[in-house]
Amino acid sequence: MSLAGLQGRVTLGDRVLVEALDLRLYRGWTCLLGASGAGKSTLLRLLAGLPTAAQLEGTRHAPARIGWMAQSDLLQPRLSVLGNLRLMARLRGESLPPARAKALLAEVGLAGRGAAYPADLSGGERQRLALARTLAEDAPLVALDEPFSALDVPTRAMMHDLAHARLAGRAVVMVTHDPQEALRLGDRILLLRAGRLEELPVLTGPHPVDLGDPALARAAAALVGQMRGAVA
Ligand SMILES: Nc1ncnc2c1ncn2[C@@H]1O[C@H](COP(=O)(O)OP(=O)(O)OP(=O)(O)O)[C@@H](O)[C@H]1O
Repeated sequence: MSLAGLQGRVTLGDRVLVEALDLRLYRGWTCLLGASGAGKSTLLRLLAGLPTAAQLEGTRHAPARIGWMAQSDLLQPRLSVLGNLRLMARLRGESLPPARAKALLAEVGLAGRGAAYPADLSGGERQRLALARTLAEDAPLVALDEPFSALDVPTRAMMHDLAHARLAGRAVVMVTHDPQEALRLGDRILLLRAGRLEELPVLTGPHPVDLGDPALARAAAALVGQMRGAVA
């Protein structure tokens, strides 16, 4: 039995966004690729049970608790870095242990920045704070919408390693435009193309795949080829 799933047809007004959808999520990383506007974020929102302009004619199942990281960082400008990190736990009437908060901030490279405000952070720092906030959640299903898009290449690789380690044992679904990222992390790679989800080959062996692995460069080149022409 899958941990979460969407089955049916997804429409947006008169347009069929995805026909005969059968998305099932299991433990591990599922990466969702596709051209801009294909409907990736919409699928993620439907899965997470969040409002969208699209309609699902079909069924959805998902755990009650879902970790969510949107394309925009959704940080609260009036709360400090630490306040933002603690917010989700606070909303549930719980508290994030200070040692855990401190460790998370250090892991995303924001040690000592707890008292700063989102406006004081760079785009990449804001994205790393949003990532830390998502990692602080103990959700069995985690949906990430382009979570590493604002990061420089070395930082992105470090955050891949961190997120992979911290989310071990969860079902993670991640939208990305980066084929190398999908191949480093993905236990499954799905390409949304012309209203259908296609399963693509992945790299076997330990994940995240080593950046120096020649198979990664070869597979990324092949994946770009498959993505070409993947128009919405
Ligand atoms: N609030 C909305 N109202 C109407 N249409 C919308 C709305 N949000 C998205 N759409 C449309 O739904 C379609 C799918 O959008 P979605 O954001 O899911 O695509 P995407 O594949 O995630 O794109 P990107 O890679 O650019 O983020 C697009 O054609 C978009 O214009």
